[in-house]
Amino acid sequence: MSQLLSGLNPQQHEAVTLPLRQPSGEPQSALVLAGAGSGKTRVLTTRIAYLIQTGQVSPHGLMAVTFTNKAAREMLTRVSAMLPITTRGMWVGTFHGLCNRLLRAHHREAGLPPLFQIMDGQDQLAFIKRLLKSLHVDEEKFPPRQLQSFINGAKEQGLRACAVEAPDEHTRRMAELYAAYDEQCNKEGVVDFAELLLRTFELLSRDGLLAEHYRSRFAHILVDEFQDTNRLQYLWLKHLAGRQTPVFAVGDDDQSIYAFRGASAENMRDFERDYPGYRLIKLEQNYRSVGNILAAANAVIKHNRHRLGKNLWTADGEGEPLRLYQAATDGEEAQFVVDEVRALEREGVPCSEVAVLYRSNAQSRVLEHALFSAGIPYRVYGGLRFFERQEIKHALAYLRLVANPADDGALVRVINFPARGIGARTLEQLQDQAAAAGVSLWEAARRRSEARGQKPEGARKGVEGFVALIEAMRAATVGLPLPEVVQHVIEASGLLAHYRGEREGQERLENLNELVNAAGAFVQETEENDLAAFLAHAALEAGEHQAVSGEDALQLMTVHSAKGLEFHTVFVTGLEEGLFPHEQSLLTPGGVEEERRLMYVALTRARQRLYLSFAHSRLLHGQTRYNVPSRFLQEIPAELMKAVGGGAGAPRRAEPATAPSRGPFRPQGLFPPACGSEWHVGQSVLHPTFGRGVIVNYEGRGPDARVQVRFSDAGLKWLMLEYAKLAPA
Ligand SMILES: Nc1ncnc2c1ncn2[C@@H]1O[C@H](COP(=O)(O)OP(=O)(O)OP(=O)(O)O)[C@@H](O)[C@H]1O
Ligand SMILES: [Mg+2]
Repeated sequence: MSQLLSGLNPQQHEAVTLPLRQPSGEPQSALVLAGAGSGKTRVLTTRIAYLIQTGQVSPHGLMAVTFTNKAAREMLTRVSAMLPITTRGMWVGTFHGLCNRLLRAHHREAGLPPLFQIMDGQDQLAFIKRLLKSLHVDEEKFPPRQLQSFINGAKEQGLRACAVEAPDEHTRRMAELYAAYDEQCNKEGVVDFAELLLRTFELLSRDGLLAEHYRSRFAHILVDEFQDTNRLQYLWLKHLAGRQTPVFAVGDDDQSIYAFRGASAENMRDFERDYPGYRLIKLEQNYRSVGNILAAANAVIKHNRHRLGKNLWTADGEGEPLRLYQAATDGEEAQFVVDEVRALEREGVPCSEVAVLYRSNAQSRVLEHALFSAGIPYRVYGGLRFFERQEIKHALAYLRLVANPADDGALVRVINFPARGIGARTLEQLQDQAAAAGVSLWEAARRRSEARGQKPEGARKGVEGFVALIEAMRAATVGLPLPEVVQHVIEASGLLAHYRGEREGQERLENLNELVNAAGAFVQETEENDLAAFLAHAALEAGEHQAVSGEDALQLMTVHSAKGLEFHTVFVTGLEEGLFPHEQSLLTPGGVEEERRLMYVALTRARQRLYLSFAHSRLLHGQTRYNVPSRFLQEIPAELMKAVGGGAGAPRRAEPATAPSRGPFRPQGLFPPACGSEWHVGQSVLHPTFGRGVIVNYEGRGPDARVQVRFSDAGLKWLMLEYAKLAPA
């Protein structure tokens, strides 16, 4: 045991060994509140091992919630490295993963079919479009994406359609569509991500015995990245813990980056109220980054207000200065990354220890192109992910039909893929018939294929052939090992033959093969041979996994997906106004502060070396944009950075290193005038007539300067600065 605890600092030691009960016998909960790299995740993992080793909990008597499946796997690997136990079957996973497990075990009580399917975001959008069409709702008036976020937003707050407040006609109609959506989901036996949580929450609230069962089963609940739990997740945890189970949560308010998804620092405050006698533990030593990196991160985050406030220090040296690179174009920026990665390789830093971060997925294309041309192996997280690829989605749709023919979404996807002569019209007819008879599309197709002679020969054959195909697949795969089921389905469906005949089909064939491997790995890892479980796994992993063999590869990802990770070297690219901070954030109250936390996350991923770069022009979404450097660059003290490289066409104006380290945009040098020294984009302002608003744009200078302000009540307005009587708010 001393080995487990050795090397921990006193606060970490306290957190790891905190008893499960207070002296009074009440449960002892704890909140570890600490900055990036202070060892929160390490403490949480070590605590799991410690409690098991000292016999205070059994491996199956605790639940740990992580933010990604990858983090869950890492945690289990680390625990099994510390203890001679098998970690299989332990309740360690993401909120979604754990809810899925609960719902599979209690599907009947939850009102779900045994083989219910999970829809990812794309499936859900397609589902909504289908629904709107069948209800003859105008997509212009009710855009599918808007309805999707309306539904997810409501679910994340724990609200069913009947509980949604509808102050106006439009919202009332949205709520109706939400109700219709839920009804159709139930009919088809599919659930979306948010539903996993809400359904579990409702189940536990309704079924007292079941809730009691889990409360007595889990002697302890641990949560990593607590700052990003949303309201429903928080309530879920609280419900599961009941009065007797202590909760151990670790988090960092400065890294809360999902506010837009309903996560809230409010949960941190409620913790205090909900867990009386809880222990607050602060960790202040950073073990990850050298001094300069830490100082830069601290300086940036200092610009946020309403922080709980933490001091981070490191025993490490200062390290080298941060490297700042200004490129003329995004292509030049990508080339810079290529050159530096090569140099790093020569220095002996393996590619897998280097991460290239960007704010939006769309930015990866140029980087990927440059890396590919240079022959540098790379791996993209969060791009087009393995389980989201077209060929994989098709194969999964066939598998879903084998598991549950009532899955309309799956049927629509593959009824005519590969092509078998079933046109849009036939599908529409099927949809009408299904709606009229109140049955699934599958059932409608089956009836139709039985009704020989009534339909044009070709179409009937097509539908008939499809029905026969799926039935044959179902019969042929009964009792087969999972990988063989997958193999059979991709062959019998005609997908293999189809992609073999495609010019660019090679990669798709490899991916389909990889799906068979993934099924094999799944069986090995989980000892389950259950198709429904595998499909759930595929849906839940869709956000993370990228099928690349285990070679040493450069890591490309968005800042969001880098949360919790660390690398020897990090490139933070695209540091431009409008990109990072993202332009949308400028329109939302608190948006820039959230972007700043995101910047803090980005900076604190690096251990030794940090590159910051921006491009004066960038081609994005088919448009060339001319950019000014991100305000966040200005917030880093000049003495911590040095300019490097000097892109071929980059205008070398004032050194950013001499830019002021604090305050709003200054009209000087590299940072062009925003809208006069007092004003900057993103600033909150007060207008005598229009009230409160945020500056979102500007043009002109001096007496001609105008600003565009988005007012909370009065909407978007252009104002002449000289006359507008604006005051900072
Ligand atoms: N007491 C310690 N001695 C040596 N190294 C430590 C110690 N505590 C943590 N570390 C190391 O510091 C690094 C950061 O730890 P960890 O990832 O747990 O931090 P964190 O607080 O979870 O960070 P984040 O907020 O980014 O998730 C890891 O490499 C970890 O192994
Ligand atoms: Mg962590």
